[in-house]
Amino acid sequence: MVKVCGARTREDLRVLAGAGVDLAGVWCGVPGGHADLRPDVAAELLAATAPEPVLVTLRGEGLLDLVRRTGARRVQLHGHQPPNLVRGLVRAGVSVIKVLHLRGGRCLQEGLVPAYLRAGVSAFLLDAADGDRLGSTGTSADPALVAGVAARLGAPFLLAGGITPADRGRFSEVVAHPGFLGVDVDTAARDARGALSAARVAALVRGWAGARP
Ligand SMILES: O=C(O)c1ccccc1N[C@@H]1O[C@H](COP(=O)(O)O)[C@@H](O)[C@H]1O
Repeated sequence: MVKVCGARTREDLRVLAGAGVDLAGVWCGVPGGHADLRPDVAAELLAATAPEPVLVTLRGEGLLDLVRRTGARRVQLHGHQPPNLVRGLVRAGVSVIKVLHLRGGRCLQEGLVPAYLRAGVSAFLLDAADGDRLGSTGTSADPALVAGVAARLGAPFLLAGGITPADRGRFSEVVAHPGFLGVDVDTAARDARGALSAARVAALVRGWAGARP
């Protein structure tokens, strides 16, 4: 499975669908983010069916309201949202991907994993953090650390953090894990101007296609 983050327009979704991407991240509630959208604009993209759209947000406060306003059916929680927020979303019929941040040789939220699972999280996303920066840090996660965390998760997971088409070999142990769902990419899907590039997205899908579950 390949997820590409930061779709801003219907044309972006068309490019991603054409390349065979499975999930498209639509940002709302990512202050200062290069692809952050107003709730009404995000709602338009979240109504699409291919690729399957995912609301990506750092929001904690007002999250349920944001989800209602955008009509999101799937949400990726980047940040430090607690398990009770996940439970509220799941009760509202939303499928939740919770990001777990990796920094300094450890997973910052590993102690909360059982509580997230009890709250009904559908999958985790393991992403490299850099200091206080979350998301698109340009930092790649350490494959051995990811493999170790994955072995203890007991749940399906996606991998993010500066992933490129050439990284599959480096993460071979992670790819072989039965819970591995695929990769989530922002930076490597874009050209020098920061626009989604059909050629780069196609290369990502080629590089990771064999890793589809
Ligand atoms: O990119 C950001 O600034 C960002 C901000 C807030 C939440 C998520 C963000 N990016 C996410 O980071 C991963 C990995 O991206 P990359 O391939 O390392 O550039 C992806 O989920 C982005 O949506």
